[in-house]
Amino acid sequence: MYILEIQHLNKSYGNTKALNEIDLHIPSGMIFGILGPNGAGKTTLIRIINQIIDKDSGNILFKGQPLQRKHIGHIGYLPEERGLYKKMKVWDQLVYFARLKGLSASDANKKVNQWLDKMEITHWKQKRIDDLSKGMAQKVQFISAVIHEPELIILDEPFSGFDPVNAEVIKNEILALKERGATLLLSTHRMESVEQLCDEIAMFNKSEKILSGRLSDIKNQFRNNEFEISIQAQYEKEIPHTWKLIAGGPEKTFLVSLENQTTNELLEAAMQLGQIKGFKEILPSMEQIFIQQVKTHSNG
Ligand SMILES: Nc1ncnc2c1ncn2[C@@H]1O[C@H](COP(=O)(O)OP(=O)(O)OP(=O)(O)O)[C@@H](O)[C@H]1O
Repeated sequence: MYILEIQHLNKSYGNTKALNEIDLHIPSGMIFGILGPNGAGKTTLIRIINQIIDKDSGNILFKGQPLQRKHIGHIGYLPEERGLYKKMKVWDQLVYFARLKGLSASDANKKVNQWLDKMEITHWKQKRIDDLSKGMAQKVQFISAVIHEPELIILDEPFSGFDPVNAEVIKNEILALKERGATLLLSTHRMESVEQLCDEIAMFNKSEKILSGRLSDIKNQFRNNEFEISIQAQYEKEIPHTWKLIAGGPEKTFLVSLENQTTNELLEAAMQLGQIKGFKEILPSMEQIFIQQVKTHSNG
């Protein structure tokens, strides 16, 4: 089942087209990456889903129903521009947001306690937001986006401001939210997070959707027949000059492009050179695919 179906979505600001005929189908229970360079239209799309701004035309269905006000309670949103009340204490703020999202007073208290405990920040609960570091405030904002257990959680650059240890804490929370059945929409420029977390992605450029699908399918689609071969050299045969040495020592590792050969022929050629210690295809990284796609679609 799709939690969100977006059909022919258009949005302009004056003469600037921000979204052009966007179609998107987001299945329930997965982490879906929204990618694209600055100005591609990602924030505009996210704001329309959150009903902060209106679309010009097109349809958005939430679990098969036209998206309406009543769905807001089922959506959690961590915006890129963080918005906490600086003078309020952590505890008061989180209870306030939880109540705003429809939790009873006792549920709100219980959930806030659970989350503060889970994030190991219980000792901050009586601190004012403006006494917190950026990373600490980020944790509070993350809790405020998920405290009401929304079915759809939209996270815009959720790792910004976090040190590597806390980024790992947030990453694990994102995976745990998916595990309990939530759908997550993740907008980020950090391609390594996309590789680690996303099941599917859609990539945007200049208001258009330029690529979408399962991450593994996309990586296969852009494979460039490169192999990493590790060999313990035993024989005196010469290494072909096109093989690029990437690690030395008694065991050597080469990056090799498959040219007019089958994989088996390449493996046979490698076996002539010594004991094979490793042979694997190298798929392009999301970072490489992103850069290549944006260049292609910007020149077209
Ligand atoms: N309030 C606005 N008024 C006028 N133009 C806007 C407004 N908001 C966005 N735009 C324009 O719409 C286009 C899409 O912007 P949007 O913020 O959605 O992109 P984005 O992909 O989120 O970018 P970034 O990665 O930099 O956050 C851009 O050309 C931008 O200049």
